[in-house]
Amino acid sequence: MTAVKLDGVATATAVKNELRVRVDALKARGITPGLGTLLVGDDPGSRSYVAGKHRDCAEIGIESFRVDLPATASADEVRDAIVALNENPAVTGYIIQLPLPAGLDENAMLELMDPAKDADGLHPTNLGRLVLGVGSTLDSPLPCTPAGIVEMLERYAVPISGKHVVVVGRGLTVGRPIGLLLTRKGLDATVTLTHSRTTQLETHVRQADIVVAAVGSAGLIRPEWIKPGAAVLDVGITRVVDPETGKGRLVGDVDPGVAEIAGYLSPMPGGVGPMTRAMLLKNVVDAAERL
Ligand SMILES: Nc1nc(=O)c2c([nH]1)NC[C@@H]1CN(c3ccc(C(=O)N[C@@H](CCC(=O)O)C(=O)O)cc3)C=[N+]21
Repeated sequence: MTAVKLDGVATATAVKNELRVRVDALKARGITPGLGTLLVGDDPGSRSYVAGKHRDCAEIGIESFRVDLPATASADEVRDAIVALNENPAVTGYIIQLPLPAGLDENAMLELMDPAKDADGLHPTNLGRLVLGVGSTLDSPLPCTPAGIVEMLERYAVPISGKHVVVVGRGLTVGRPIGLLLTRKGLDATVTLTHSRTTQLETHVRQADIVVAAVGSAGLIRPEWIKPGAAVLDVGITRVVDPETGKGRLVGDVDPGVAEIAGYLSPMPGGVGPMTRAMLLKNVVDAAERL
């Protein structure tokens, strides 16, 4: 590949090494950060993400607490679990693993969280602060994937200011919030937000200095759509079964041929995913430092 690889594993390791120092300093003050996870149901993908988050915590000396409910849990049972996490002093931050099983109202559940313990930055108060935060540094968590993307671009010195970012996908965790972050004063990108009903997606992507592909549509972004030298971040995750080996594997939104055209490529796996997890840890450490 000709593109410089935006290596999420190496960058996340660097972030974690910095966080470990801050965790030690907190512990010296008698504060142990603790991450809670609330998982409802038994989706294999969600299970493996949650397991990864607990491993990450152990790596940097953060405690972690798992709350797993069956797919059949009622709204009341989920609510009770959220209230218990809000009230548990050992849990300094937590996440509700999304998606919740059909029939549970995700927005209503996110709204029940204590915003000071929201490690994902997805509570309405924190998303509101993301909107309000233009030009200032409000002390609130940022959504993990957008924060991880910006952190990686900055560490690789990819220019953002004045550049045209085309975001593909409008989901809650990536597409919707990332434009709010990238257009803040200090980052100063110009952002186009596209989605499944966008006409002439290709025409938009061709304009982009930076492409953020967060749809979940395997190979959607074609090499001929990419401006030579652009930075491309592959965020989409599609699980496919290899017909030859019968094994499951993960495929991104970006066609592998893009590596020959782009200047920078964040691959999937090994790109934004590990950075998302590192930013979750950062949100937990940040919140513990505010205690
Ligand atoms: N409340 C909530 N917060 C989230 O942050 C959240 C969520 N719900 N629901 C699901 C999505 C997905 N997500 C991933 C994080 C890391 C990897 C990751 O580390 N992936 C590895 C590969 C992992 C593997 O091989 O299975 C990589 O890209 O290299 C993937 C996906 C967080 N999400």
